[in-house]
Amino acid sequence: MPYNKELEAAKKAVSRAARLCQRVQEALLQSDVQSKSDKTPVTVADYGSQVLVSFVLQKELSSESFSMVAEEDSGDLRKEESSETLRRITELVNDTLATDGSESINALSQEDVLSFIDSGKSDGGSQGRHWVLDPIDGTKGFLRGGQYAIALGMLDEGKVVLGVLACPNLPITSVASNDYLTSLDKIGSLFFAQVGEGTYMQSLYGSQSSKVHVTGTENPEEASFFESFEAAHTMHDLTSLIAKKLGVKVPPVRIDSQAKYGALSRGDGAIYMRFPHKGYREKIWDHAAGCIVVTEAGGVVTDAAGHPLDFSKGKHLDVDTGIIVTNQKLMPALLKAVRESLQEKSSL
Ligand SMILES: Nc1ncnc2c1ncn2[C@@H]1O[C@H](COP(=O)(O)O)[C@@H](O)[C@H]1OP(=O)(O)O
Ligand SMILES: [Mg+2]
Repeated sequence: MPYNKELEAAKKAVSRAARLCQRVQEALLQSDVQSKSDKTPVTVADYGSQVLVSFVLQKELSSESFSMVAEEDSGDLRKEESSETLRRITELVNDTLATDGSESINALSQEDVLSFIDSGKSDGGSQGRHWVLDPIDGTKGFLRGGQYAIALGMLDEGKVVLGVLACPNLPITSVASNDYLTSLDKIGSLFFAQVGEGTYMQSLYGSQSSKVHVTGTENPEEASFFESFEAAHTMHDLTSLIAKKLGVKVPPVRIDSQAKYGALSRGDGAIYMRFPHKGYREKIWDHAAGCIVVTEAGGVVTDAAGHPLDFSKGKHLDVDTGIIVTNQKLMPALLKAVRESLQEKSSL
């Protein structure tokens, strides 16, 4: 398995980052209403997560040719007014590493923290290897106490060759309906895949993993579909039209972040549709890990015109209109419903 070493390092990195995010989310949810409207916790967790992933990957693997395309950079943190935030991030990262206790490390300095953040400055591209990280995907879900993910992929010569998704609030049991919102199972799920080897899932801090597959259903009437919780992130009216044309009977299951890809990879639902509002450009870190987790589980990920996603063009994905995900059997019918719905909408 050509990427085994990288996959093990990636799993370790996202699991650590997930612990950090969980600590922040727990404190956030216990805090009063006023401090809940303060966005600092998510900022601290976002940067802290990126530092931990970057730190663990470089420690576990040879760091000479380390390249990472990540969502955050240290620009704002270097400003005078951010000194308290930087102090909090550094403390949180060091506390998380110390609690982990798996090895003795010297505490990271504030300068170390800034430089680990900045090692995510790469632009990616079609040559060589690049890590692709979203340190907290689904910040809105994180703030709401809902779903979020730490999403880490790796590109080799422009193709996603491995991906790991840590979903701290995604139950390891099915989330096939909106009942998941009241589920008491908060163990968290970890999905991982490398090219040609299938997709596996385990509980976030467990060690027993099992292979997962997308659903084999051919019948749209049995198919439930996932989409963004946030109406600002996708056109719910369009996806509802597509679902109706396809013959889907059940209401959409709305989940934040790439947890949708994870849930689909184990067959909780059959379809994921994402149609951002005009002008939004998709970033590679929002899809790299999720995409390989689904494709290695037997699913298909394309844009609205049926083209596979191209991760070799830098930080952005140039997708036609939207992103759709399902199994091989349902894809032709889904593409047809998408095409007809888009035509109908443009002729209004
Ligand atoms: N206007 C937007 N349209 C679509 N996606 C967005 C928009 N703004 C942010 N996002 C990103 O969409 C992803 C999550 O969407 P969802 O949870 O709906 O699937 C996140 O990566 C989020 O960024 P972020 O990672 O900063 O939260
Ligand atoms: Mg994101």
